[in-house]
Amino acid sequence: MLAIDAVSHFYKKQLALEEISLHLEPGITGLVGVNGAGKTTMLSIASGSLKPTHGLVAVGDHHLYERGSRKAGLRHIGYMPQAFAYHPSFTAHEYVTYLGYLRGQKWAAAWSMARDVLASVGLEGKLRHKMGSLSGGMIRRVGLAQALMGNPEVLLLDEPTTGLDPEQRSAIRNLIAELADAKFVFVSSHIMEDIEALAAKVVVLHEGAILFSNSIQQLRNISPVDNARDAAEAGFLSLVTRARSGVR
Ligand SMILES: Nc1ncnc2c1ncn2[C@@H]1O[C@H](COP(=O)(O)OP(=O)(O)OP(=O)(O)O)[C@@H](O)[C@H]1O
Repeated sequence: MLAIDAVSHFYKKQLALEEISLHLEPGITGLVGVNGAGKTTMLSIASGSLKPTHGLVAVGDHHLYERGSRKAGLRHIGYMPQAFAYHPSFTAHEYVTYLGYLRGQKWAAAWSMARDVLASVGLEGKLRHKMGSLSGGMIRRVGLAQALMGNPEVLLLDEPTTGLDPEQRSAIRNLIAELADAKFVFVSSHIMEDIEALAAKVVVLHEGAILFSNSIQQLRNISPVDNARDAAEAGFLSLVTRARSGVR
């Protein structure tokens, strides 16, 4: 459904992504890497928000960075950026409607859809609450809700649990797992535990390159230790150590 093909990206002269190719599979795929690995750059490019210096991104037959097919491609993608701007005096309902409107929906249709997506993330009781009055966990839910506008098949979620306490993190993870049904979900985190809880498959990004792309189980096998969570963490670290010493 979502194909990233030989994508490289430079910020001025700095290389942020190098020759990335990836076909997103159905279900939830985790994207992990240390700060600065390139996760946000990759998801921005995959979402159609940042044109890569080289390479292609396509959803089905629609190329996201080609004029003729971009609009059709974007319809299949829901994107939750790591940080999103909002006016604090917007209500949650107005804000999500507004984002739907910006994406080309008619206001009345967006208004009614916003009510549904906010309900699907458990915010049916907060429709009239101002964005400025919502907690961090609720703001994340609003972020998820806006990504669901138009019922896209592909969901790209950039660090959806960042800044949340353990209880809220677990609630958001459960929500993502419920929403993922019959979708292609790509979710980034620098917290291995979050990815372990959610994804069957994991892509490890390091210094702009894919170090590993396979099942969580395979990642554990790279560096076996007793505790399952530690194993994935150790596998990830051992990959990074090997990459740093030039062994890929
Ligand atoms: N707008 C920008 N201008 C210049 N360099 C940038 C810009 N955005 C990112 N970079 C650089 O590109 C590289 C990848 O950054 P990116 O934000 O994609 O990584 P990340 O894995 O998402 O990190 P984090 O977890 O800290 O958000 C880093 O070296 C970063 O400093």
